[in-house]
Amino acid sequence: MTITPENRESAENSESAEPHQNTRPVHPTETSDHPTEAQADSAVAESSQATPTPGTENKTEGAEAPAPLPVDYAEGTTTDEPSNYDAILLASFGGPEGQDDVIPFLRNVTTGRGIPDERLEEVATHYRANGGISPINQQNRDLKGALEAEVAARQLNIPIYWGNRNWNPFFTETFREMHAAGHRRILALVTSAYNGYSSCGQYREDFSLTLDETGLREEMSVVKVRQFFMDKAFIDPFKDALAAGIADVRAQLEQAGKPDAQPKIVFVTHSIPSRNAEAMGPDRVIEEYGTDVYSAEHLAVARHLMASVPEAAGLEHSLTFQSRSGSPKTPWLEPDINDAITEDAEAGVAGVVVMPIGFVSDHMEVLWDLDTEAKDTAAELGLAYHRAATPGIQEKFVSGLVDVLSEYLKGVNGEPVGFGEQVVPGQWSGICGPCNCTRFRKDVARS
Ligand SMILES: CC1=C(CCC(=O)O)c2cc3nc(cc4[nH]c(cc5[nH]c(cc1n2)c(C)c5CCC(=O)O)c(CCC(=O)O)c4C)C(CCC(=O)O)=C3C
Ligand SMILES: [Fe+2]
Repeated sequence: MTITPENRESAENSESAEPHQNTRPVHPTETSDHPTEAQADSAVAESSQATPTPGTENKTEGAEAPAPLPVDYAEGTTTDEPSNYDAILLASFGGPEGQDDVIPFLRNVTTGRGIPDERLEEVATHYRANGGISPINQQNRDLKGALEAEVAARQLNIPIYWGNRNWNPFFTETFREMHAAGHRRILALVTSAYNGYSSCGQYREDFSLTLDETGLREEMSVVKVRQFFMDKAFIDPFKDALAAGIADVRAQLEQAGKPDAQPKIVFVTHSIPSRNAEAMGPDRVIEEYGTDVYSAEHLAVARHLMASVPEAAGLEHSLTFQSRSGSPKTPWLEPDINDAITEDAEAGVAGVVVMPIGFVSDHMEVLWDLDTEAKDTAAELGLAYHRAATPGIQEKFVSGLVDVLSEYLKGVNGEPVGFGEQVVPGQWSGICGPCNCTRFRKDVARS
């Protein structure tokens, strides 16, 4: 359903699992005063040709007169002012680190979201089964360490901090820490690859709210790095994972005495409420893919992987969803992976390679919904099953992420020190721009 002014009220009253703009976001191209993320990105990327900014070298050198601050991206404006950043913020979701953290963490995640209590209790059991510990925090500590090593190896000389939306260290704490260390211009790398409210817009809201909560708005600026699902950084590890998964399922099938059976490749990502997916633009992507933009981005990744991994030639594939929450009455993207592989088995498929393309590391969603639930479903169906690896801290991912960061970091000649390599065909810039998938939630206080 597309939310229009006419049906807006009923949409607001229906149970909403994810807040978002209640009107279809104005497409960036329809506004004149707000540069789009595409324009912002190209302002960064093209400034070497268009507006060289010499002499903006090392910002860590102390007390020269500060150059103008880049405007907070979350506020809907940006600038191509010199973008020498003082610090990188690795921004993530956060997770509990003990049984006592589980419920407070879940309350943080779902503040004001209409997630039924039964669902929270259900999700709590996933964490409880793992000692109340989400793997995500340690994964982010490891990623931070790996990024620091890569940044140091390239002599980029910029510190990296880590902060979360839902658990310690919260953004408020990290922002204060960065400020106390003298950092004023922050470049934020979010651990979500795709566009959408949870993965992009909400982080921008978080940064903006945090600047208000800490009283640092006048002194600190935050620019969020673009999404990277289309980058070699994210794709290359999944190419390796797909090839390895196919080999493993073929071996399992061989052992099971079915040497001629072929694996099906089941791509899977986090489901979101359908109306949120449908609220995303631009129309050109919806028209090209015949589906919402969130699904289209995942389809583009899936098709690119199928086409570029030789072992996948001739195999069937599908896009499925996991980790649905919210009220059963609210439509979320489907099919659920368990339903999908049940149908596959009924249609004669003998084995599946599950490709968790929605996640950058083995989050609780991956451990529970894929390594536990979907795996059990497959076992009941007699399907050979392989869950492919996530990028994690693989070298290709880490160095590719630093390539993406490099687009924003300018060297002594004012030019970006490098570029990410975008390998998934399509024009993906400008989708999660300042005018898109953002709704400010002044009601939420986090500290
Ligand atoms: C698109 C998307 C990503 C992928 C992008 C990205 O990677 O960021 C993602 C990641 C994650 N989601 C996570 C955990 C949770 N998400 C929840 C709830 C929700 N997620 C949603 C969407 C997404 N979520 C939505 C629309 C909801 C409904 C409520 C709301 O609008 O917020 C809930 C509440 C209980 C439940 O309903 O499941 C939990 C506990 C963790 C941490 C896992 C760990 O601990 O390892 C991670 C990385
Ligand atoms: Fe989630």
